[in-house]
Amino acid sequence: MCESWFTFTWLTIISTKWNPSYTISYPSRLFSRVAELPAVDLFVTTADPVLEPPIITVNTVLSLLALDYPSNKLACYVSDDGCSPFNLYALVEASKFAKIWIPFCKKYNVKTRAPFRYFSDSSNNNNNIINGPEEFKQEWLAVKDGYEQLCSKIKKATTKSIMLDQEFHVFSTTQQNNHPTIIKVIWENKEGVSDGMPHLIYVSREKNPIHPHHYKAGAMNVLTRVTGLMTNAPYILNVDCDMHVNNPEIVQHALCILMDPKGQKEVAFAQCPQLFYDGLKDDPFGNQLVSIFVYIGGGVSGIQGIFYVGTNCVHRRKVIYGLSPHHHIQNGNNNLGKSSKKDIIFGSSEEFVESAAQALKGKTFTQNTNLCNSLEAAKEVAASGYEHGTDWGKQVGWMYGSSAEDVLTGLKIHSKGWRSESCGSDPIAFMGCTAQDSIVQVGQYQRWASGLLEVFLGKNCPILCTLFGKLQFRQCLAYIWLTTWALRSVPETCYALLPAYCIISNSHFLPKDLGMLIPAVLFVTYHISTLLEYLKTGLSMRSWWNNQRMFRITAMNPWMFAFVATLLKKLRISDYGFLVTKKEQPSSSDEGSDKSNANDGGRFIFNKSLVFVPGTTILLVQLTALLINFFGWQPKARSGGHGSGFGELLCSAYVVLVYLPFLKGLFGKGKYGIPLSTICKSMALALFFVHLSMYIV
Ligand SMILES: O=c1ccn([C@@H]2O[C@H](COP(=O)(O)OP(=O)(O)O[C@H]3O[C@H](CO)[C@@H](O)[C@H](O)[C@H]3O)[C@@H](O)[C@H]2O)c(=O)[nH]1
Ligand SMILES: [Mn+2]
Repeated sequence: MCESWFTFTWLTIISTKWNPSYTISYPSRLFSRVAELPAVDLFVTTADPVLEPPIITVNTVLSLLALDYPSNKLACYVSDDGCSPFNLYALVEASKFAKIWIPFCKKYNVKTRAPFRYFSDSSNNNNNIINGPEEFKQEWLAVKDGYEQLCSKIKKATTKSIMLDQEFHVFSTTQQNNHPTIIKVIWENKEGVSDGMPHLIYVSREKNPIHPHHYKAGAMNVLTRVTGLMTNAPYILNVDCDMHVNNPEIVQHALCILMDPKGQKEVAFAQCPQLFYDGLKDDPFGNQLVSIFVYIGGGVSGIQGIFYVGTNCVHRRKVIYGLSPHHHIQNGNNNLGKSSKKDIIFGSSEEFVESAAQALKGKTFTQNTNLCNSLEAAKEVAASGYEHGTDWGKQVGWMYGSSAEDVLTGLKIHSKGWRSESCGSDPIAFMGCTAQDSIVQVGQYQRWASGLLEVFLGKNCPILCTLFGKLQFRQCLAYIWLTTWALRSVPETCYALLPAYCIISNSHFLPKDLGMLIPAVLFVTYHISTLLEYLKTGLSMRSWWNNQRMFRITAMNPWMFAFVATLLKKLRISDYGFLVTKKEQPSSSDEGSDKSNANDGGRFIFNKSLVFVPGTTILLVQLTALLINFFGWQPKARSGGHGSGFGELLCSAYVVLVYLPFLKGLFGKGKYGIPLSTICKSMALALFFVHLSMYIV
């Protein structure tokens, strides 16, 4: 069983990686093709002012506002699921700073447009400033000063809490999960100037405990409707609050793909890679995903198109409204446009249904002369009960039913027959922050794997999408590879225990003599080929090994829990939601050098969570098996057959090597040590396993 599963996984990977494709875009040629640049709505989501410090969101927003794109064609919307006055305050202050930041960036063609990155030591060559012209030096100092003031204002506000008066008065009675809609137009580009500052709008949708809010997918759907009423741009760029722009021309890059006259028939969205700043050296927790993006991402791009990963992506609005490519080719008329059905699909707001009809017909951009005129209608569509009985989350918008709403939404789009394309650029389009310790990392992998398994077990299972939809067969295999991470925990765990079982019971699972060459050759080729992939991408050998090790640890720990949690959810025994990943506060320019101390230098840390029990147990079992072998305590091999041999010992030692961070954790102190309660539980389980292997043959 396990081996068939591994073989199947191998087939899906090979098929996915078989013919990779990478898109190169030339923004300078865009203007020869299109007469006028289209409008683009920018979506930023944030959910928790503690886990996602407002200064991070502010940097993302500033980097978006400073895009190299006509500012009258951009509108930036920030969705705040935390309903936090700190976020609004931070954004209001940021919009003031933006008035010096944007002209500064454009005048000196600054490459990094998130101020905390620009002013940090690592990305900025101080020599340039010191040796640069006097005028630049003065302005640089003034802008830096402005940014530092902004930081200290936000810091002061969050530590001392702000006065809830004037525009913040609405927050005086709000609770995070129970409050009316709050929409504030922070800045409106009233004159429509192209070199000014884009619109900036704060949206905190209504929350009411009696209506499910569907986490991020729900927030994205509210943003879709609110923007539909306010600016209704044909393209939507969405980023998480922790993903700032790293290439100010990225919108043009994405438009090269989306506005391609040949591609327009098919390409639904352009997905940029997800890369991270302040990554730990050699990727000790396997979360930088560089090689996955190149090989798996590039591979699916060569089939029907890259997966949607929830951030750094430009969507076509009409695709989000449920249009299929087939309809598009005809004339844009389809049953989504029939007025009798529209309010069932899009809800009861007439204004919104009208704007959606326009978007679907391709007549999208109705420049709203005054954003505040649409505030009432916008509040209506942001209400918590608005979606009741409509198709939002089922047929249109971001899909509900999984905490991996991104993959689910992308899958739904692909199953309609759309293609997608990856959008690479130099420098890389966006940079974000990623988990900086093993506990956060394990939590994130668990959420992803359970969300993905929900996709696999749900109505939009890739297999069904191929049978009844237009998902291509090989794309289906790629989606199966992705959505079954949690299932893989079972064979992985069995196989990690197998060598120990063989040693303890003195039996074997590897062939003897020459036959042994087969698994040995497989083992070596697998390792060499993956190592070559890493080296070709410019990664170190160390990061290859760290990733190999982390994949195994992830598969047996968080994925195992994801598997169990999803089963329990499906059986309606327990439920889980979307746990927001903690983001580290960016270091200010002066504190930059302390960063490496703060994140434990990549050492594993543990807590009392049960998620570390399987790993500890597996390690203890291997150690016991190796000891039993060392002292020769094995029983006699059964019925004259071969007992365990060198192969089994080697495999067991390999598992110990993989679990080295846990081995260190057994002896570590404080947060670096595995808690005693976990060790006790694991010891009991390990003894139970050893007992079973010895006596039950
Ligand atoms: O109720 C919620 C929960 C989350 N978010 C936002 O969702 C984004 C992603 O959350 P995060 O905790 O950072 O998750 P990650 O694991 O880092 O996110 C990856 O995985 C998610 C799916 O699990 C995708 O949605 C993300 O785009 C992708 O970056 C953040 O901007 C949050 O503010 C909300 O808006 N509302
Ligand atoms: Mn994130």
